[in-house]
Amino acid sequence: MAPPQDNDKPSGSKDKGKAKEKVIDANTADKLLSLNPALANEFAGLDRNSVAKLLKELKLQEIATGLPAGGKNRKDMASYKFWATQPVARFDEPENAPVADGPVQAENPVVPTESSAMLEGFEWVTMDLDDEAQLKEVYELLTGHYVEDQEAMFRFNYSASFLDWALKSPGWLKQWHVGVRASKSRKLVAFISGIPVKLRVREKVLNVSEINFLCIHKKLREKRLAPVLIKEITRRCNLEGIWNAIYTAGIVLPKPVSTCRYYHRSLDWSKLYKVGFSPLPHNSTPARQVARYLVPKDTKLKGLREMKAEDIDQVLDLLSRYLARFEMAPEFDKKEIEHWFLSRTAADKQEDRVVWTYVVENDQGKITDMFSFYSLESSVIGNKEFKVVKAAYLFYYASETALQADKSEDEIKKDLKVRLNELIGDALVLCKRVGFDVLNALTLLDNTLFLEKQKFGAGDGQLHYYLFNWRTAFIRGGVDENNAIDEKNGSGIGMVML
Ligand SMILES: CCCCCCCCCCCCCC(=O)SCCNC(=O)CCNC(=O)[C@H](O)C(C)(C)COP(=O)(O)OP(=O)(O)OC[C@H]1O[C@@H](n2cnc3c(N)ncnc32)[C@H](O)[C@@H]1OP(=O)(O)O
Repeated sequence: MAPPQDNDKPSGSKDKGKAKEKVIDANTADKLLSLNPALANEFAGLDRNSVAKLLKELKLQEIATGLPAGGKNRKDMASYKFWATQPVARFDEPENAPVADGPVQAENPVVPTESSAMLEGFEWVTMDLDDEAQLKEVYELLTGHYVEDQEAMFRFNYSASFLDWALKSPGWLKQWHVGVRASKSRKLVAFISGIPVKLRVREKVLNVSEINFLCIHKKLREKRLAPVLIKEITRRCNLEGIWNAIYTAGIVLPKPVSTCRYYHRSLDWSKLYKVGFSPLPHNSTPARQVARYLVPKDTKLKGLREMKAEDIDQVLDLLSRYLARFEMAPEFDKKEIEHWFLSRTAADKQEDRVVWTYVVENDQGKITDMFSFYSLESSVIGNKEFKVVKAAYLFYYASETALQADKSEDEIKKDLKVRLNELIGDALVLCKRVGFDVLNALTLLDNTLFLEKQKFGAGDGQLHYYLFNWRTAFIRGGVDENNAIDEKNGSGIGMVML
């Protein structure tokens, strides 16, 4: 899952989250609106002083974090009719009480052998994603009905080759690709999926299911179908002996184990501006923006090359040691490294390509660094000139620089900052070469060390991480209480979700 959900457009501002202590005069109101296109839209047509007055009445923290000022109070468990019944951490638990890691539910329930009743006129199906026609049906459902930004300007457009990659990782189970069809027309109207993942949460390693691509046709919304789908995928996971899950969402549910923020690095600023993704800062010009985001033609790092099959063992070793530094991270095996990082796309089908992985090999043939990114377009809704924004998303990376046994933490951080800026600087060159319009990244892994320097702009979107039936203390998401990059503390999240 993930971004356009909550207004995923870059504000380009570094101090958006610091608005907390600011007095809202007309100038500040102007600035806030330029940072937040959703608010700007809300207040369109009002004069500056009225906007300032209205903004004063809203809680600044909410503006800063992008959370809705009205609506569901995230502390109010009773309003989560479904989630209040599920084995998840709750908002009404004492904030600072010590949290012992472990399941929320003391005993595993008896698992029903049959699916629960479906809405009349609809029925459960198990999708066979080895069948191209069925894969295409899931693709078409998501293309028309999956995650959009708040103003419905962009919608994720996961390609069929992306779904094939994301949903058929090693150990995948057909029965965790759950669909709902209209009984008469046979049209696919809803979907939810899981894939098996070995997840380490602090000291404990769990076999979990990673839940994603929950989608309900727009005509079937707000009929309480989502809880039915969630209960069905839970049942199917339980039948396989899986009692825990990880999932992410742009909305606040009980209760995030971590919250990261989206950042965006423009690669084609003019296009991003024309489609309404990037604003023009009030103190800049289009020409200055274009110049700001130019990237060099060539990469700089010696020994940088695409990952090959022969690199699997070295990449597994390097990435595993690197991810061990985070509080929550997957534990990959060899097959997973091959699946997630080696592109399977034939040379003549590069337009369907999903993942790119690069390694840095030193003179002794040792791989010292790796980075990867994946392709995920967003449809531009109702734009005549541009149909899609071609976005790359930063995936996993690792560097020996983070793993120097003879150095202090501070020294390592300093070195790592330099190294990651080199690596991501080259990643930008490669993304541009492929033809991406933007590189997106969250504040997870060690991203706080390079986002600003590499000119990523703060987005309005947040990504909340959730664990099902597992309690653990909050994990830093790379942002502070004002939603600004927290370079000092970084993030404990080492799990990248699609
Ligand atoms: C052990 C194994 C366990 C496995 C399961 C682990 C849990 C997995 C959990 C799923 C992880 C998914 C990860 C992703 O894929 S996140 C991506 C979600 N997809 C989209 O945003 C696509 C566009 N939107 C839609 O298709 C629909 O609006 C959806 C399907 C999202 C809701 O449909 P609809 O709008 O028609 O609503 P309803 O009347 O049926 O149901 C309302 C109830 O549903 C709760 N709701 C709304 N959105 C979400 C959400 N994103 N995660 C969890 N719960 C959500 C909501 O709070 C309310 O409950 P409560 O507030 O009353 O309590």
